Amino acid sequence: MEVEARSGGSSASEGRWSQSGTSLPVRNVQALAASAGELTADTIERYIQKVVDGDTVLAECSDEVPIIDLAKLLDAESVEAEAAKLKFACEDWGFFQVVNHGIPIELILGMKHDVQKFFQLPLKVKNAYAQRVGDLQGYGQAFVLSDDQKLDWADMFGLFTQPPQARDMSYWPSQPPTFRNSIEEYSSNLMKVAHSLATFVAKTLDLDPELMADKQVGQFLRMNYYPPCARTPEKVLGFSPHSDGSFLTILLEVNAVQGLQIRRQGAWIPVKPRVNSLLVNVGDFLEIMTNGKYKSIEHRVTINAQKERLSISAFQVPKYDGIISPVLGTANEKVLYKTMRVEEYARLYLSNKPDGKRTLDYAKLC
Ligand SMILES: O=C(O)CCC(=O)C(=O)O
Ligand SMILES: [Fe+2]
Repeated sequence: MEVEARSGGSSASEGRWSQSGTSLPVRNVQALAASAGELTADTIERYIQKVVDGDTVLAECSDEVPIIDLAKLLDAESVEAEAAKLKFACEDWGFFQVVNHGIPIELILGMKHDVQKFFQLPLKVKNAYAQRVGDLQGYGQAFVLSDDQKLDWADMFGLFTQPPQARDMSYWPSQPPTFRNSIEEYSSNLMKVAHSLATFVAKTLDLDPELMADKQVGQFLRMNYYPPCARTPEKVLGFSPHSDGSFLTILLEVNAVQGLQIRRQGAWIPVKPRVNSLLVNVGDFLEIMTNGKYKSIEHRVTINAQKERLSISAFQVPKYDGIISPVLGTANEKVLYKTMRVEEYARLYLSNKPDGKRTLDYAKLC
């Protein structure tokens, strides 16, 4: 069965963010992976990527991914030292793990449980949720990142959870029965974490925190399901290399199946899931705002032969009808990025056709 995949979706003021996505028919890979007879050399072929197993992977660097303690940032005694770590993490890595984030564990466990249950629902039921929202939300492959239309080995379901005034929960899946409540609780807690982080990121840059808060007025939540791939898993990617079209992204790894790799100094570094932590990365909008001081790092997801991986990405996004421009160092440094309408950026990002380049390259002035 084919599902209609859309890269986004939403209603009125939350954003035409969502409506700028493209749509293409794709196979649901969870169903394909589950039926042994169907996973043949032919059906797997479109997912095979040339470069995956030839790339350098530095597993020994996994333990170096910076860890930021949010409780220490919130404590007057420790804030200076922790903010220095945060600055290093943003400048040098573009990725960090957040511990002591303050989101109650029961809530995280509830969300994880519900997401797992959701993906276990029959495809028809999940599709019905995607179809109910029509143009607004997508179930299936959210992105095709390469021009030659090769597809990633993942199914995704996304929805806007913020801002509250524009939120319409009637579009959210009501199965499992606790799901809506979990999404609601999880996303509002996460938005608070995102705002705290943005405040401290502003501090590391000597910027007005308002300037940062203003850049993450919306939150798009995407649940990612990467089925195991019994056939040539080393040649298949759950998510092709990309940077995120967000201000910050906050990722919750639902189970302990490793898969995420981040690009660093030309190699790929696998990130080990850490219990009770959230993984945060600098997105394209933060890179532009900081005139490249903080970099939006490329990352990808590899696939396991036996085990499924699930994750939840929360993209913090600016106002769709706002503008994005460098605000740092612009008085005495060379301005490296264009000033763009957020809408223009979003369209390019979601169409994946920014003149054959990454959207961020398109936004660069040289
Ligand atoms: O599933 C993951 O680990 C990463 C997902 C991701 O990169 C994304 O949603 O943009
Ligand atoms: Fe990503």
